[in-house]
Formats: sequence, structure tokens, C-alpha cells
Amino acid sequence: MTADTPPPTAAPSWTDRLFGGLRKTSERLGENLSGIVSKTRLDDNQLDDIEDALILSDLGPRAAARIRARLAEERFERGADEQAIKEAVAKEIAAILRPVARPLELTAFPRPQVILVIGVNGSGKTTTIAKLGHLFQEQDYAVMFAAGDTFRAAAIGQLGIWAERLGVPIVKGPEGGDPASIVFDAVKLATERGTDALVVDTAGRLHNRRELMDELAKIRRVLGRLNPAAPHDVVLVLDATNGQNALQQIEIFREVAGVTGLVMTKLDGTARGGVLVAAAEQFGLPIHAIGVGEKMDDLRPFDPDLVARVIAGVA
Ligand SMILES: Nc1nc2c(ncn2[C@@H]2O[C@H](COP(=O)(O)OP(=O)(O)OP(=O)(O)O)[C@@H](O)[C@H]2O)c(=O)[nH]1
Repeated sequence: MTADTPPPTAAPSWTDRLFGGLRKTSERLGENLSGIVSKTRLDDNQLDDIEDALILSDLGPRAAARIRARLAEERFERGADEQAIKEAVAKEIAAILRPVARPLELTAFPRPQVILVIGVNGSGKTTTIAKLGHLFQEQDYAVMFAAGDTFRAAAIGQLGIWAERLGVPIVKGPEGGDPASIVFDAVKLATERGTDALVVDTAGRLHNRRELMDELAKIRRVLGRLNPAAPHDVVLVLDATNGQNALQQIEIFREVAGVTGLVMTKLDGTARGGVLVAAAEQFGLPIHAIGVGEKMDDLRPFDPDLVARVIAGVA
């Protein structure tokens, strides 16, 4: 390289992108915690202020109370500046997130591992399926998609576009077709081909719980005939911009679909990322990954310590 050749611009690392994506969330809690400085040990009013700041930042009353209680034990005998308080909050958030951080690993034998992906329309389900496919491909796994959301032609089309882009085979049927029969065909084909992961899209008709429940129950019955262990995963995709509504969705889908893990998307477009902590505290369901953008690489396994620091606003 000659002296006047400009240095190659390094692509921002995932950590940078995560900080960038979660900037709004990070600023929200940072702002809410700002000004809480103590020259002596934290008093009850200051602890109340911290608890309020956490609730205002969507961490939910349970997590907020838990963090308050831990800080009350610590008390910072010699006083605390804003940074020390944020560090302590980050530590407590990490303690809540660590037990639920679990990447989606392909461990099922015989193959394929069948992953049902559920969630309301617009939550980022289709994009997440594509991103998961990409993550698996990066690990040299063979992936297949099944277009089980036959309710809307657009959903089938969109998944088809992603499948083509990624070079992932897709099993699909006509709009209005029977999702269970598509899933049946897909499992058969994936078994014959030795595919590692079969990722199944489903319809997100939350407003009609009965239909959704019947449809998922039928998919489960059909799957069970081919492989009693399937589906191995039932992954609920949630849109973080929905804030506390996302928690209600977990409640409902857990009841109708037996959710085994979560993916939280759109954390880049919202200050409401604290809802991740509320979800972890309230439900204890595994969080597999988070989405911080629309690109293929914008879904990464969930790193609890890093995310805790970003949410608490400590870089
Ligand atoms: N900013 C951002 N946008 C996202 C993310 N994940 C998905 N999206 C966008 O959200 C929109 C909805 O995503 P889809 O994947 O189509 O959502 P869906 O749940 O399948 O919705 P339907 O196709 O309507 O069923 C799209 O414009 C995506 O590009 C994310 O992590 N960040």
C-alpha cells in the first residue's frame, strides 16, 4: 500500500452495530438515570427514582423492583456517580438476562430439526426466518424453509424471495392451502435430503385464537406422525416497538402454541429495548437472538452482558 492510498474503511463490528441499533434504548435509560448522583449512600428517594427510571424505560415493574432491591443491598456506602449507578444497573440487568440467553442450536437427531416460527403479522417473522437461515448457513448447515403461512399470498411470495436470495430450498403451496400438508411434505423432503434445519413460517392470526390454535394443533399432529419429537422449537418473533404489548403476545402465544423461545426484532427502531428485560424477568423463556436491522447479518445470538451494558447506557 502506498502512502497516499486511503486505508480500507473497516466495516462496523457487530458490537458497534448493536450499540448503534440500540442507541435509542440506551439513551432512554441513560437520560432517565441522569442526575441521580449521591455523595453519601443511596437513600430511599434515590432508589425510588432509579426504580421509576427503570419502569419508564420499559423494564417492567418486576425487574425494576428486583434491581432496586439489589442496589439497596449495595447502597454505595461512599456515594455513587451516574456512571457507577449505570454500571451497577448493567450488572443487575445482565443477571436477569444471562439465564435466558440461549442460541438456537441444531442438536436434534434424526434430522431435520423442525423450527416453527410464530408471531403476529408485521412482527418481522419472515425476515427473521431468512436471517435464521443465513445464520445456520454460516455454520455450514443445510436449511429448508416451509411456507406454512398460506393465509396470505404475499407471505408465501416474500419467503420465496428470501429463499431464492439465500439459495435455500422452499416447500410451498397455493394461497389458502393446508399448512399442515405443506409441513408434512417439507418434513418428508428434508428427511430424505438430510437437511439440518427446517424452518416453518406460520400464519399470525392472533385475533382469531381458535383458528390459530386449531391450525397449530394440526401442524403438530402431522409433524408428530413423521417425527414424534417435532416441532423441536416453537420460536415466537416479537416486535420490540410494541413495548409492553409484546409481553401480552408472549402470554397468549405461550398458551395457544407452547412457545419454547423468543426472538425480539426491530430493537434498532425503538427506545423500548428494555422490554427484553421485562420479558426475561416475567417469563424466563429462552431468548435466542435479537434483530437490530433489516439486513441478513442483523440477527445475532443474544449476548446478555453486552446487551445489558447497552441498555444501561454504559459503553
Ligand atoms: N428496523 C428493523 N426492521 C425489521 C427488523 N426485522 C424485520 N424488519 C422489517 O419489518 C417489516 C416486517 O417484517 P416481515 O418479516 O415482513 O414481518 P412478518 O411478521 O413476516 O409480517 P408479514 O409479512 O406481514 O406476515 C419489514 O419491512 C422488515 O424489513 C429489524 O430487526 N429491524
